Amino acid sequence: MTGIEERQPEQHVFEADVSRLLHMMVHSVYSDKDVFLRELISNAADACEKLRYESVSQPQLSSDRAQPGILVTLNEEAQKLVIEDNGIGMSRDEMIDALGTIARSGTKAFIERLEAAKAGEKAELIGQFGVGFYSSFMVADRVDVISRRAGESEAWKWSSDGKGSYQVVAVDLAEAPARGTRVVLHLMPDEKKYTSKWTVEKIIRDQSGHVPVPIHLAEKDGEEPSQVSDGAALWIKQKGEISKQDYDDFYRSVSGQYDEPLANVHFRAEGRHEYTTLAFIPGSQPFDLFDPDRQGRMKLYVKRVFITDEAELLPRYLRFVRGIIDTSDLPLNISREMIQESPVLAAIKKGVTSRILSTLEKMAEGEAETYSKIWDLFGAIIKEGIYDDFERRSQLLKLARFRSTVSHEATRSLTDYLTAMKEGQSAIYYISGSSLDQLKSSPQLEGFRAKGIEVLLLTDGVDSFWPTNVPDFEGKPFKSVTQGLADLNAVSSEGGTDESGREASTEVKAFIEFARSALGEEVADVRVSDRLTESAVCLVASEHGPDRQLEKLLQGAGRLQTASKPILEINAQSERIRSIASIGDPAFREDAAWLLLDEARILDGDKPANPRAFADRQARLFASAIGHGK
Ligand SMILES: Nc1ncnc2c1ncn2[C@@H]1O[C@H](COP(=O)(O)OP(=O)(O)OP(=O)(O)O)[C@@H](O)[C@H]1O
Repeated sequence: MTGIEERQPEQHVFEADVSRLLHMMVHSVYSDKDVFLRELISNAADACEKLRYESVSQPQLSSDRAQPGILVTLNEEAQKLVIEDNGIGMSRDEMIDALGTIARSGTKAFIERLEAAKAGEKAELIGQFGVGFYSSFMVADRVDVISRRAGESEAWKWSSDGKGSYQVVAVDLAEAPARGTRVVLHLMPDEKKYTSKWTVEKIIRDQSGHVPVPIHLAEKDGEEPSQVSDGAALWIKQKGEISKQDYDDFYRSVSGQYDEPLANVHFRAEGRHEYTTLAFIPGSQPFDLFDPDRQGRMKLYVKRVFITDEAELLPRYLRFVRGIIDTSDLPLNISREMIQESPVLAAIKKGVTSRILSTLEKMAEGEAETYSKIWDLFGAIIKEGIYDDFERRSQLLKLARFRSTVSHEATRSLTDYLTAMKEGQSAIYYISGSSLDQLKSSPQLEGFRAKGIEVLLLTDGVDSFWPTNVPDFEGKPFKSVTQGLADLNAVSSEGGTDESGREASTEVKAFIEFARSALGEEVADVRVSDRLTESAVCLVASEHGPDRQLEKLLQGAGRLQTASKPILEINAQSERIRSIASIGDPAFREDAAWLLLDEARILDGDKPANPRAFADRQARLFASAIGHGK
């Protein structure tokens, strides 16, 4: 290898985000440092699987026919731990790219969240996040990565102390694996335990026992290694042979999460299509669940060969599900581009989706407590399917759980809601907004409470969209309590006293007329309310057009230029309204009309439209009250 020996190592600086991540790794926010080994073994297994995949179209890449494998070698004397694989390996450019930058979207946002988190929350946050290769620097003060890409005749060494920069240099082929990657950790003085066979073997069994590549462990360089794990795919075993522990371990290795799954779906489909699925519902939210770019993370295998984890194997509203699908119905050399168009995969996607949803249905009935945990974690995502997946809409509506004006701590299903409907009630009522507390105190609910009518309190972002797109549930339409006429007259009051007939007085009617012309273009109308019993005013949207909450959301997202005008409803029975209506002074009436409109806006969680004018009117009102000695 002439020339290589003379080459100087190239010095590179880490991308800024890598430096920030490394800084956090080193000043460890992780209480459980053992995870670095899982990350390195997972990378090694991925590299073996990538080789298997690329060899389908380029058999020369693995012409040595060596079985894929991972070898972990300890060296107590030299304080070293070495993880070596015979997978795809990395070229110089790939190394610089993979080990000097952060490719995953969402990671930057994660780092920011982590930096902003309080000490106690950090460990929990980071537990939701696969920290990858950089976690080596939690236990090592220097890391060397020596790699030779399959099919290449040069090898490269990447080396760093994790403090801002790294070097890359060509190395002699004799110093590198024949193919694949060797990661050498020069352990910190305090981390000697990672050279103990007993400790390392236990960590591998616990954390990586189910990676689909065999793992061997040698106590010293050159010593005959022993097998720690056989690399057999768990999913092809019979259910009866798999313990909960096996499932949980597999879940952790396939998902990169550290929690315990709340449920698994494991089945083999035979018949028109043959495939096996092992899917899990995680026990905590993946950190990038709401990232708009986030794709599902199900892994696709063809006859146990890993193909990709970037295909949409499940609908987006199940993107929190982790696991694998292994099929024998696709050609091994299917290109990643072809996958998305494959009718076989479309059929498999349908089959797996049905199984996941039917598992959820069974849990909702038989394991209510676990189901409610699942719903708390992922309900907001599942609800996206209510408007995305027309075919399964009614199934998803049945799965949905809600807080409502009668639910207290527990949640309610729509079936519960229908059962509790009042005589004469013709719609499923809801109110949407961002805070449960604010919703509970919304004036728009008062008339419904008085009549004992349940109202669903919807607080997820997606709740502003689906009810307006879904015509009904079992024949009952969804209706926002902030929209149109409340129509409460058909339902009699709880206590039997029907207040609906109580007319507005002539004075109040005249004040409403006055307010309508004073407020002019600011509102679509001013009218007597039949939904208020305590508050003086509230805002509602007209019968047709978007719900007020949806409108605000669309405006906030810049998708709606002009908002439609709200209707100001006035409680004609309110003492305050009656007193205001009895005062004839037009200047006072004008101030009162505008202040009432601002009051309604504030009750909706908004600001007065013109804070200066609001303050001036309020000051005038105070001055006149004080001036009159009241
Ligand atoms: N043993 C290896 N063989 C080949 N490439 C590797 C190896 N280890 C790491 N890499 C490369 O480095 C990249 C970064 O690895 P890192 O562990 O930081 O993240 P990741 O594996 O992409 O993500 P995750 O940890 O979520 O799986 C990998 O995507 C891969 O391209």
